[in-house]
Amino acid sequence: MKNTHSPDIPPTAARPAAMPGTRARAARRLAFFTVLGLLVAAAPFLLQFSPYVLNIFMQAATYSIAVLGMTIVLGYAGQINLAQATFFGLGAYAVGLGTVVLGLNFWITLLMGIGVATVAGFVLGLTTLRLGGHYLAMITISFQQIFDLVLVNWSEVTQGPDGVAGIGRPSLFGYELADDRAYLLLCTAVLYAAIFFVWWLPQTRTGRAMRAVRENELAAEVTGVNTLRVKVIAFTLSAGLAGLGGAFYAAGFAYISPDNFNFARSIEFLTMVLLGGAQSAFGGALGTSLLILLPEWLRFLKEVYLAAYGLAVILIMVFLPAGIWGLLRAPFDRRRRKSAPVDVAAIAPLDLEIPIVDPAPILSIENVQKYFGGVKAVDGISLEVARGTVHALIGPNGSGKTTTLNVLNGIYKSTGGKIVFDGLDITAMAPHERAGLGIGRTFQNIRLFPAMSVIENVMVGAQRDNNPIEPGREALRARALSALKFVDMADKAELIVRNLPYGHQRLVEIARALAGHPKFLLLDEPAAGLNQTEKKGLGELLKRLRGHGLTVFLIEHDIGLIEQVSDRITVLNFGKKIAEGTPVEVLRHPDVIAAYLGEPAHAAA
Ligand SMILES: Nc1ncnc2c1ncn2[C@@H]1O[C@H](COP(=O)(O)OP(=O)(O)OP(=O)(O)O)[C@@H](O)[C@H]1O
Repeated sequence: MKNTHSPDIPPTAARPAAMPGTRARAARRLAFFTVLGLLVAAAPFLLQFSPYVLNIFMQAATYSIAVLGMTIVLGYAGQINLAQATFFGLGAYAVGLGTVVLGLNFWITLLMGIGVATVAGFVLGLTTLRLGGHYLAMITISFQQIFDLVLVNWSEVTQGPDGVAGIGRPSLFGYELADDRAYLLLCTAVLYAAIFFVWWLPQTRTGRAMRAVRENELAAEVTGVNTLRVKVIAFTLSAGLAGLGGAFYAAGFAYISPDNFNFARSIEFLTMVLLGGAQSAFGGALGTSLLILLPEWLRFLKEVYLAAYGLAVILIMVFLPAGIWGLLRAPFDRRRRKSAPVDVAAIAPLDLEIPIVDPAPILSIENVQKYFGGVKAVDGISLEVARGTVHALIGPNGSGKTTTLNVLNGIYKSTGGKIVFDGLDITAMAPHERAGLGIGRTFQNIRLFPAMSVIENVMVGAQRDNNPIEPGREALRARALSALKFVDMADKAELIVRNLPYGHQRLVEIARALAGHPKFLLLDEPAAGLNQTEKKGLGELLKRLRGHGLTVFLIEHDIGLIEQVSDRITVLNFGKKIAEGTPVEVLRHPDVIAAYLGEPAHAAA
């Protein structure tokens, strides 16, 4: 989207360019993986593999494609899926039945298989992803069981437990791929394309949003990510890849039956992705290859083979939470982060200017209520927030402040009342839609995306809908760096968030909100846990924000900070507004003193 209201977007030339070292490293990595890929693809032609070994490779290649789907849905988006074998089976049966029963061309049935699996993934995603955790796991298991039952019992269509035999190999550009090595080469090429896609995905807006959902779904939604859409996309892509793998599997092995696509196979796919490393495309392929080869390697153990196999898998999963690929790449990641200093001076200053032309309040809420059963957490509050001011919401513990904030940005649906933001009734809007209008938020208990880097966290903030920045990754990165520079954290851009001290994490959360160019910033106890120096810095930061025209709505217990930065204060007690005005008026108000000291108003007065 073009910049609609600010002329100050840094020109492309002013953006920090990719560092030459980074490019050289990327080129070296590309060369390494290209050579490795060519060697793997050429191995069956150069070495005399038996048909049995070629079959194992074919199994590894086709399973890997399905497991890469698990990388997306589980590794990136954090959604449990115990029905991957169903989607794999849909692709396989489309090819099996399509070519054998209907006599269709392989390539048409391949597209049908991917299509059917994708649609099934989409439908399953749409209907189940409002649920999470155990419920989602249960529903995917049920989906898998239904598929098993249909395959076995609907024999007029599926050919029942006997399965489908005589599935032929396709031809490509007139060349018959009957030879195992040639077909394996095709499967390997498709696998490489799938690996590339899954490797590239996290660098896109959708991929970054998926990882944000995995790390903290609520924070992602409030930052502007349509979490339901992202989860459905993850499920759909994952199912599509499984369908693709299944289609090639069917033509590779000529025979398929329900046993190939049952619950145990879904668990096998899950184990493969966890073993290799769920958060990396290479991990998925590595885990699959290992789990297929491990039984072959352990065969010499004879009677104790199954126990040794199980033990090996358990040990790897317990001691390597990021999988084998995570272990292999950890030293490289550490080195890369150390050797990627950020040139802070080259980062453009943050464009935050919000012209105040409209005299109407930016926010007005009328008689808003939020009840939790019998608890009236917010009990008919009305207030207005003027543009370009710092407005504080204070009150004793449990007086309804956080609930008010949660109602304002849509985490809670209000029980009654009306919320108007910038002239628009937002009462029924989802949190990500409100973020798209320019409502930013930080949390009392910091909610970042801990396994992602500082810059990635802030880029998620920058990619909210309607953010007036240029399209493309570079503009997102530039905006994120500028926001980090604003809070003096740009030199930490490449660090992983969970390794930062508490005070720095607070600043990253503020930078994430600022990167989205908010008009209205909700801060929930931003000074909590900060030391005196950090609190002083926070006070200065809030004044700078107001200076740019940003409206800040702030919950805080630190009365010193409130006095220092607030233009106006609203006081709550037992979910009701008990006072409102300037700091001087409010902090001397007898009801406020009484509420804080727990004395009756007349006694305090
Ligand atoms: N999800 C919930 N379910 C049930 N009751 C809730 C919920 N959230 C808040 N409450 C109740 O609503 C009331 C107001 O809570 P809220 O967290 O908004 O207060 P607060 O003023 O922000 O407190 P604090 O200063 O301690 O953060 C409390 O009685 C609380 O127990």
